[in-house]
Amino acid sequence: MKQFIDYIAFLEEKKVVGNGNPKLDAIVFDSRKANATSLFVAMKGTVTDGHKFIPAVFEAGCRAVVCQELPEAIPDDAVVVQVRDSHEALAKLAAFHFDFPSDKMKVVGVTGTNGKTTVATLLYRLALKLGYKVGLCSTVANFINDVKLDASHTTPDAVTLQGLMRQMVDEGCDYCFMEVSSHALDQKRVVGINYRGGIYTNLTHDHLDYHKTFDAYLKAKKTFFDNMAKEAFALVNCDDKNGMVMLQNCKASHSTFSLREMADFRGRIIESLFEGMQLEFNGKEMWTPFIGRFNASNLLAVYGAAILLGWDEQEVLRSLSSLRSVDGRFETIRSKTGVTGVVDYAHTPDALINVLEALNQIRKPENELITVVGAGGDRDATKRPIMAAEAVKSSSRVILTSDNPRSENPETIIEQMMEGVPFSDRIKVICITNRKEAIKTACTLAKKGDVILVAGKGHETYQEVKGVRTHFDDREIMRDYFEQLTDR
Ligand SMILES: CC(=O)N[C@H]1[C@@H](OP(=O)(O)OP(=O)(O)OC[C@H]2O[C@@H](n3ccc(=O)[nH]c3=O)[C@H](O)[C@@H]2O)O[C@H](CO)[C@@H](O)[C@@H]1O[C@H](C)C(=O)N[C@@H](C)C(=O)N[C@H](CCC(=O)O)C(=O)O
Ligand SMILES: Nc1ncnc2c1ncn2[C@@H]1O[C@H](COP(=O)(O)OP(=O)(O)OP(=O)(O)O)[C@@H](O)[C@H]1O
Ligand SMILES: N[C@H](CCC[C@H](N)C(=O)O)C(=O)O
Ligand SMILES: [Mg+2]
Repeated sequence: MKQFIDYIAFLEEKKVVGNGNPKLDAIVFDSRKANATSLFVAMKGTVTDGHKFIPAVFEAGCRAVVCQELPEAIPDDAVVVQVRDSHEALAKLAAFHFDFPSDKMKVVGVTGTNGKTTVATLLYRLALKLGYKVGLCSTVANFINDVKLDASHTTPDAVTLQGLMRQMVDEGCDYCFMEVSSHALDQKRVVGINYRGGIYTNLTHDHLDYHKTFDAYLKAKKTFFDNMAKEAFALVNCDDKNGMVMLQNCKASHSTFSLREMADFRGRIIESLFEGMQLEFNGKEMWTPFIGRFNASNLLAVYGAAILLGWDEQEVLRSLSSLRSVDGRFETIRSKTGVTGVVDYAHTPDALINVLEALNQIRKPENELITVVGAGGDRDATKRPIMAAEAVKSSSRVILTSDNPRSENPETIIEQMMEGVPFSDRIKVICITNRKEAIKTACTLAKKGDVILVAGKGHETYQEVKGVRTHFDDREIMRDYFEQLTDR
């Protein structure tokens, strides 16, 4: 067990009140988990303020507190440290508590609006194929080698994250690949992580409910690269208009990837079919079962990072060809009647545009594309009409439905989506609030050769309505209805 005094060196701009020096075995930021051997960090959040609970943690026997504002009363045997930024303090304390795991393996972070899970997961799978021990932190799940652990966030809170990395180091991991969300950057969840590399995919419309403006969203993403050490690499997509912005003031070594122009890692799509794509990376050809230009870009990022990590190029290209799609990303399901279902996690306008473009490139003009899509509640409402507009623009028919309504009224979300659909196109749209019924209707409407896209929930195995999560899996539902289809 460490003593409080050991932690204090990792806090900046501190004012210490009290003489306590308790023995500590945990760092907590939720008062309900505090006890005599934990250090409580009080943080201002989006819903409430952890400072309000300082009296309660004292009551529970906790004797060490870190906060931004000092409480009115402090027990004689306690110690309270005032810092400028509690979020930053929490992350630094967590890194120390778990003995700086990111110094003991190579950690690579992936940031951007879309493509993080895909790129991080493919790097993880590639590393496993090449014989390394490796960890993954992603939206879908966390992994330590082949052991799967549930994930509640894309990037967990600092204590969970450092604890997870500790476990990875203890299991001998050489690498850790992780998604770095903009919420995590803003809330300083990744402060204190020593990154060996950072990858930027793209920046498009999302999370404006949280960041308020696109500029603030961009700035949050940029802090990832601003804080990178000079020994690290920063690999950015220069096909994205903010790719080069990420590199401004970035001390790490700069690398670029592009499907359009000269770059350190230059890619080209030679052929694109329903079965996959023939690609050329830095003059070398490879086949992939992945579909869509955006996936060529994701694979190029993976290839670039692999080379920057010093992996053998021949082996990388060979193993890349054998990688399969990530859970809930462009997962295809075929009915015995010749209908193709695609379940995809597109929940932003740009993701939807990309997936629809990929499907329209490969479907035959005489076949229809039926899109089933909704938008999440308690999330950026401004993306709702845009997503509906894009779906209608690029599909033969659209069924607007619920995603995870969370605390919102699902009908209101659908109405807000509908506002983006021009009157002349409304004839193409059906609104069915019940997502299961919406998928069923799409399956009933589809004829041989048609494609059904079910977008937004991908790998998710629940639906959250009024705060309650019940089992729900787009893929399961689609398979069930496909079984019931008869030739038409
Ligand atoms: C908006 C947001 O990101 N919220 C996250 C944030 O909560 P918060 O700071 O707003 O917390 P709060 O409820 O206001 O409470 C403030 C403080 O009081 C404490 N408290 C509260 C109650 C109490 O009784 N006692 C107590 O001490 C809380 O523990 C907290 O420290 O910090 C919490 C702890 O880390 C997170 O669980 C929580 O995630 C919520 C559940 C969430 O939905 N987050 C999503 C939006 C998110 O983070 N998504 C991103 C990216 C998504 C993507 O693009 O893929 C992700 O990385 O997952
Ligand atoms: N490079 C890309 N550019 C644009 N869209 C993409 C790209 N890669 C994937 N997509 C689309 O975005 C969806 C989500 O992809 P992925 O899960 O890899 O992104 P993410 O950044 O991890 O998302 P989240 O922020 O929700 O964790 C995919 O299902 C696909 O529709
Ligand atoms: N990480 C994203 C995922 C959105 C997925 C979509 N199905 C939804 O629930 O809105 C978020 O929390 O905003
Ligand atoms: Mg993700």
